[in-house]
Amino acid sequence: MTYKNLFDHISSKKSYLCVGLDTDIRKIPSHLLSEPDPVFAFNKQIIDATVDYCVSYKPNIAFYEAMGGKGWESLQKTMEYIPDSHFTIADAKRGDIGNTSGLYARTFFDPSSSGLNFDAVTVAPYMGSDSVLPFLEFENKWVILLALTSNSGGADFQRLEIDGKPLYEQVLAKSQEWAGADRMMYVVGATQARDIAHIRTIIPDHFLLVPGVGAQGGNLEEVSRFGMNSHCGLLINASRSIIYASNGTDFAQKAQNEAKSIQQEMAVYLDKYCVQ
Ligand SMILES: O=c1ccn([C@@H]2O[C@H](COP(=O)(O)O)[C@@H](O)[C@H]2O)c(=O)[nH]1
Repeated sequence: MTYKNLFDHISSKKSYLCVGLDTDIRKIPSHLLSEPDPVFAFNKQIIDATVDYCVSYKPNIAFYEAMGGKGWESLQKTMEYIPDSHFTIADAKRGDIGNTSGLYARTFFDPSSSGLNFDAVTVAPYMGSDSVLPFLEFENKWVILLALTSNSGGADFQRLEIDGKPLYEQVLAKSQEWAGADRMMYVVGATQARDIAHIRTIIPDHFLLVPGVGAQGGNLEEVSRFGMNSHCGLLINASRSIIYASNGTDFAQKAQNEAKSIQQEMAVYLDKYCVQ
């Protein structure tokens, strides 16, 4: 998917919501456990309920890998079920020496190899250029580099100063040499809203993937005010607050209510802050 396709979808939906499919077999409603594939049965209903209110889905790969082969099968079925219009993110936080990164890239980007055809994968930047570049060899696919993450421990390294600048800023600056705003995004946690205005001065055009609203307490209005650019430039992820809004038989309806309420708030911020 191109930068323009993504922005067009955001504009038509008036939404920059990314629904996180962090589907934990231990948390899904008990009436689904008798299904042949409870994880897929849950995801299918969540997708049906939220598809009109979001532009993106982000399965966190840990939740599927933890279930072994069955988990990969549920992930494949989920990916096949998500409409092509929606930007798909494998939240896998990969990155290794070049030849190994190449295989990670095939895992998420090459359907003839793995059956998976994501638009983007999250990548850890700390092994440097040769660990990231193999992901960029796949046409029209995106790398989403970890910059300033939402967890408190992110500060242990990301805020360490080198030559007077925090490491996450060095990541933003150095990675500009690898790809432009048409192929690279950055993870910036919603819990770091006060830094987003500053980050925008370094990367005015790139999309930011912003997890941390909802269950982690990040503020949607603040992130939108500080982070939005003339092409929106934001994909805001919410996982638990949507998919586990209820653990009863009404879970999909409750997920829809939650996604719709976020989308309605986003429509207001798009009118207010996304100025061309
Ligand atoms: O800095 C980061 C990077 C990734 N995540 C992931 O996003 C979702 C957030 O889930 P919530 O339930 O909405 O809190 C989850 O998959 C994390 O692993 C993040 O939170 N922060």
